[in-house]
Amino acid sequence: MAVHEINHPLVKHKVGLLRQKNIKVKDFRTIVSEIGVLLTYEATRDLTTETIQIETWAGHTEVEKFSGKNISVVPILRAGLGMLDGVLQVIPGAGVSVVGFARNEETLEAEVYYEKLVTDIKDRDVLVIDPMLATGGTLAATLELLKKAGCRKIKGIFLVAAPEGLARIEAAHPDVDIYVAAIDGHLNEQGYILPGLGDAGDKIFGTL
Ligand SMILES: O=P(O)(O)OC[C@H]1O[C@H](OP(=O)(O)OP(=O)(O)O)[C@H](O)[C@@H]1O
Ligand SMILES: O=c1cc[nH]c(=O)[nH]1
Ligand SMILES: [Mg+2]
Repeated sequence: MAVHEINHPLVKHKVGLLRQKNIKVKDFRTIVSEIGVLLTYEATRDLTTETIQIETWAGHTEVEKFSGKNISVVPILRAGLGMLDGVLQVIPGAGVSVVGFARNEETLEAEVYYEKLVTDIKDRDVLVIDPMLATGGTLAATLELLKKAGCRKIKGIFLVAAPEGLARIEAAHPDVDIYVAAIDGHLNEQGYILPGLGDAGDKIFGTL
């Protein structure tokens, strides 16, 4: 598994803003979406293109066009929805496959409550999006669901990840590449990332 921590100054600056105590819901949402744009740009660097001929105002010329499969973005409810707008700004034609997982705050295991995948998902490159990768339980369950549906080429985009969660995914899903804005120190006893962002879903939806 390749883990790409994106050390771009814009990303680092924006993650710093997100960490501020008492950040307003409006600002948190805006910045999560902006980082979604920047991480998607990095995660799509290896898309393939082909050369085609087109007619322009001044005759024919050669241009590049995507040659790979269509992408399906997979936001993990709820918090993943906060990144969707930013991701779709960069790849507006992507199909959206939604999965809903909630972490049981006692066992810390992820429990599925929603699943609606695009019908041809097994033929698509998949981009899973969620702000937080903590114990890795939610991502592991999502990857199992997607692999059962036939997905083979899967990447994940996260704002903050814990080393514990990355290690779990590396052991169980070494074929999945991860793009993350910050790898933080560790998890606390409640499975929250430190320093992390707190509960990202609550901050995006204003359910604090
Ligand atoms: O790596 P894990 O330990 O599984 O934790 C990470 C998950 O926890 C959060 O979601 P949560 O369950 O709080 O649901 P929400 O998005 O509805 O807030 C977060 O958005 C991830 O999906
Ligand atoms: O730190 C964490 C861990 C799980 N979910 C969150 O929103 N934040
Ligand atoms: Mg939450």
